[in-house]
Amino acid sequence: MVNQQIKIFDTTLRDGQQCPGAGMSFENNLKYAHIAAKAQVDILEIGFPSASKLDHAIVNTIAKELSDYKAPPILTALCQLRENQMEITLQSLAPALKIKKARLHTYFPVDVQLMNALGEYGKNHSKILKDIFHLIHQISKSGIEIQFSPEGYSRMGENFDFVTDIIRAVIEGGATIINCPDTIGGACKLQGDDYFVEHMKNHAAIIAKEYPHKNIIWSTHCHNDFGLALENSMNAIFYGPATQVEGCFNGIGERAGNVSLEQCIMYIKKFGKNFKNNLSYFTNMRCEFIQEISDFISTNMLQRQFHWPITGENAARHTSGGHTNAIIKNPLCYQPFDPKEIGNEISFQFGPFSGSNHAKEIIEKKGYSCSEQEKTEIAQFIKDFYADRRKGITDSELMNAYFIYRNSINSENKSKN
Ligand SMILES: CC(C)C(=O)C(=O)O
Repeated sequence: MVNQQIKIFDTTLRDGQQCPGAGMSFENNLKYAHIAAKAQVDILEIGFPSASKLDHAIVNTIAKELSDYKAPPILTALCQLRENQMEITLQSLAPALKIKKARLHTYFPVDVQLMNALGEYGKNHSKILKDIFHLIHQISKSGIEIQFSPEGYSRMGENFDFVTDIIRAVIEGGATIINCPDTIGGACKLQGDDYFVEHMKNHAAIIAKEYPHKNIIWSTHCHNDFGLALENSMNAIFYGPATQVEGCFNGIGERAGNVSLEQCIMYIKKFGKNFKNNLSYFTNMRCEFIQEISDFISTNMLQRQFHWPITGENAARHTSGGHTNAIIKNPLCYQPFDPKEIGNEISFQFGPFSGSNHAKEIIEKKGYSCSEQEKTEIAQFIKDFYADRRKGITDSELMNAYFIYRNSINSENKSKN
């Protein structure tokens, strides 16, 4: 059996903060970095330092603080492929570079539309290749690891051969990680030979043949504009060459967001084992911190939906009678995994579709009696009492109705006597 590690590249602090309304204070950027490091993400993208003095300070301070860790994540920051931006990025990552835990992440557009936007320069392929090689080669002299993203990779269209040349140029310049983004989130398996995972497979095969001694890492960065980011990221891993997945916790990011890392991590954990042909996939994440990370983002960046997969308030909460009864016997009857794995607990909320066992359990947990003979009548009383509360009731509201039921029974008995 071959065990293949999938590296988790967390860009919550970079692409995540490019999401309108999700920007955080200096202090919260630092707090998030510490939580992500504790959870053992492999690579943490901590910002875009050439964007402003504050962004430079955030990246530099996180790099200083996390460099004191025994096993810090690789720290990376993004910049355009421009000399001044690359220099600033290198400076801001200096504390991490000192301990060989720094990666410079740079990008250049290859999407047909984005290249058109470059005007005359976009048409001058030989000049572009020369510039790309030169800039990457220059910065690689510092000893920093380099990741290159051909921006808009999934929409390269007729540019396949040119993108191959760009990838050759960056590898010859010193880059060792090629990250293939679905920048606008439109990639789909139905595109057949034009599907970006097919292009990744072809590029990886060409590069492996031409540079057999270079260990190039392939990565994906999928946006979620059509709700396909998870499927595309998993295809790039399970059917393509990717051994690194980029995304943000809670799926935040530009526009409709990036692939959600908690979904990737738990999907790999659940379905990556014994995947096929003696191949098993795993991550090094400490999954028990996933809920904490997700809650932090929901409180400090962008509020999470209740039904958000994996970590949403409802992801491990149940209400209907049939589900509740089965879960009490075996949680996996109606849960894809035990929520304890991510630091969460199964919970129940009483509502119009709940059953008598559910009411009995809550009442007995609170220390009151609800016998087998009474439970159906009590549950019915509670439901009738809150007949207009279609969205469910809290445990204390349930107990309130229970006491009213008990009092009414007691007074009935008294009047009979
Ligand atoms: C720069 C790259 C990685 C990016 O964020 C994108 O293409 O969406």
